[in-house]
Amino acid sequence: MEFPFDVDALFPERITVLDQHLRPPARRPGTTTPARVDLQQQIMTIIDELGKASAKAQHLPAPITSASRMQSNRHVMYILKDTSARPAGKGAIVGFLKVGYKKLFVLDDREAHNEVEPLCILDFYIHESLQRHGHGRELFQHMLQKERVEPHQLAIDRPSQKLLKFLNKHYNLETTVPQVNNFVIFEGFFAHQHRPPATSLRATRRSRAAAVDPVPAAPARKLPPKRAEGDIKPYSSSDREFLKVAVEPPWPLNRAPRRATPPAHPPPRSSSLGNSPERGPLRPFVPEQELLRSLRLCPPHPTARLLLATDPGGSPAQRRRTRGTPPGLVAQSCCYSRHGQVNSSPPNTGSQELKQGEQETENR
Ligand SMILES: CC(=O)SCCNC(=O)CCNC(=O)[C@H](O)C(C)(C)COP(=O)(O)OP(=O)(O)OC[C@H]1O[C@@H](n2cnc3c(N)ncnc32)[C@H](O)[C@@H]1OP(=O)(O)O
Repeated sequence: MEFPFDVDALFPERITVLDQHLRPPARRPGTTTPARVDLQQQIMTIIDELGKASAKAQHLPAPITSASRMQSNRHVMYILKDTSARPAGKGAIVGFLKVGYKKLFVLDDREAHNEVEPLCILDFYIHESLQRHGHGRELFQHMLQKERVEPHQLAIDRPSQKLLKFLNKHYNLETTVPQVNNFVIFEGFFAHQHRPPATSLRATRRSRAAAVDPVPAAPARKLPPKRAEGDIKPYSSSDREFLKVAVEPPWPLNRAPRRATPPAHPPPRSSSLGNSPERGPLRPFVPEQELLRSLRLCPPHPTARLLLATDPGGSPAQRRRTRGTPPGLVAQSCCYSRHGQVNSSPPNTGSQELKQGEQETENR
C-alpha cells in the first residue's frame, strides 16, 4: 500500500508500534524532519487508509480502525512496512495488527461466567497482494513478544475464516470455548487462572473478592486504573458493535404480524443484552409513514366524536402536549453480521447513524 509521502522515512523500523498518542517515531539521523504536525497527519492518513482496506477485505460496512478511534481508545497498532520494494523511493505498508485490553465476561468449559481483561485481537490486515507470504505471522509474532502473551491467552473479536485458519496453522489454536458474546477464546485460555466453583456471576465475583491468593487473570498485564462497575460492558464491548446500528420505530409501530410457522432461517442470535425475550430480535416492520397515513384515514369512533364535541378545550391542549412531546425512543438492534447478513434493514442507515451508533456504543 503506497502513499504520496515517504513512508520509509516516517517509519524507520520494519514494524512500528503506535498507541493512542500517534507519536511519530524518531527519524533516522540525517533525514530531514518535517514539522511534527505534518508527520502526525501522515500517520493518521496511513491508519485511515489501512482501516478502510481492512474493512473492505472483511466486508464490513464501515472501518473499525481509524485515526480518531485510535486516539479515543487505548489500543495499540503494529504496522509492518515493506523494506524490500521501495516504489518511487517512498516505501510501502504491508499491513497492520490492532490489539487492546478489554473487560469481558467469558464462559469457561463449565459454562461459568468469568470476568477477565484479556488482550484482544481487534483488527488484522495484510495487503491482498502480500497475503500468505508469512507477513501476518511476522506481525503476530512481534506483537506476542512485545505484549508478552501466549496465543492461547488472547481473545479474538469475531475472527474471520482466514484468521481462524491462520491461528490454527501457526499456533495450533483449534478448539474454542463456546461463548455468548462475539469474542472467540481457545482451549487453554483459563489454564493459568484462578477458577472459582461454577456458579452465578454474582457469586463468582464474591468468591473472587474473598480469595486469599487470587491468581491474576491471563494474561498478566498492567491494568489501567480500576473503572467503576458501570463502565464494564459485558456483552457489548466488541469493537465491531457500532456497526450493528438499525433503527426501529416505537411500539406499537414495531409490531409485525405473528408467524404461524417459524421462519426457515431464524435470524442470527444477538449476543448483546437488551433484546427482550418477548419481542425477540428485530423484524422488518410496516413503514411508519404508511401506518400513520392509514390511521389518519380511519373514521373516528362515534364516542370519540362525542367527546371531542363536548370537551372543546381538552383536545387542543392534548394536541399541544402531544406536539410538544420529544420524538419517541428508538431501539437499536444488534443485527450486524461479519458476513453482511443484516436481519433488519432500516430505510435510511447512513453514515450519520453509524457515527451516532459509534458514539452511543462508546458512551454505553
Ligand atoms: C479479529 C480480526 O481482525 S478478524 C479479521 C482478520 N483479517 C482478515 O480476514 C483480512 C483478510 N486477511 C488477511 O489480511 C490475512 O490473510 C491475515 C491477516 C488473516 C493473515 O495474514 P497472512 O500474511 O496472509 O498470513 P501468513 O502468510 O503469515 O499465514 C498464512 C496462513 O494464514 C491462513 N490464510 C491466509 N490467507 C488465507 C486465505 N485466503 N484462505 C485461507 N487461509 C488463509 C492460512 O492458514 C495460511 O496458511 P496456508 O497458506 O498454508 O494455507
